Amino acid sequence: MSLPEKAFPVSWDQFHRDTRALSWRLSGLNREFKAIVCITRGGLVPAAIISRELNIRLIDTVCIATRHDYVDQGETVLLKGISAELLENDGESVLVVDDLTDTGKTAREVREMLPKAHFACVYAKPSGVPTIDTFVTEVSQDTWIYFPWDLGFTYQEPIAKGHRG
Ligand SMILES: O=P(O)(O)OC[C@H]1O[C@H](OP(=O)(O)OP(=O)(O)O)[C@H](O)[C@@H]1O
Ligand code: HPA
Ligand SMILES: [Mg+2]
Repeated sequence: MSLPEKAFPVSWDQFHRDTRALSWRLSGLNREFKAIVCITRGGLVPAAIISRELNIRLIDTVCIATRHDYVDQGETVLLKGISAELLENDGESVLVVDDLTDTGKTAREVREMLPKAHFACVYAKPSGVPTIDTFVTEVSQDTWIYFPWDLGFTYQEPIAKGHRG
């Protein structure tokens, strides 16, 4: 898989602020969410912040892995499903959280499990936008989002010398 040409690096501080902004939007819906289902692994981090802001203490995971080791890249494997209790009523009053939606494939798969849940993520690319109910920042499809848990401090090439980010 070739990486998109633009880079959007996100610091811990920015991620925290953007996830707080997402929490504000969710609180403005005036909907009572009984639980969060976070899509691992990326959804774990915003779920922790949203759970604190909205005082939602029942947290479940849906564990989906994308098999990059297979020829058919993008094939997903469900490692752990959602608890039966939260699947009741098609997931009404469940908040599904992920860090981002890109093609929308992951969100579509979880939507099949929880058709009436509210889907939220911090960042969205255009192809994924129709799969998500609430998000904060949209970036173009040819942008790769670098999350703080994937980054370290390194030397930055000057922009004039071809720096990407
Ligand atoms: O809209 P899509 O094209 O499906 O892409 C979005 C998904 O991709 C990333 O997860 P990834 O599968 O890389 O795994 P991770 O969360 O375990 O890092 C991201 O956290 C979303 O869950
Ligand atoms: O832009 C992205 N950044 C990190 N992980 C991702 N998984 C799909 N798209 C992305
Ligand atoms: Mg993910």
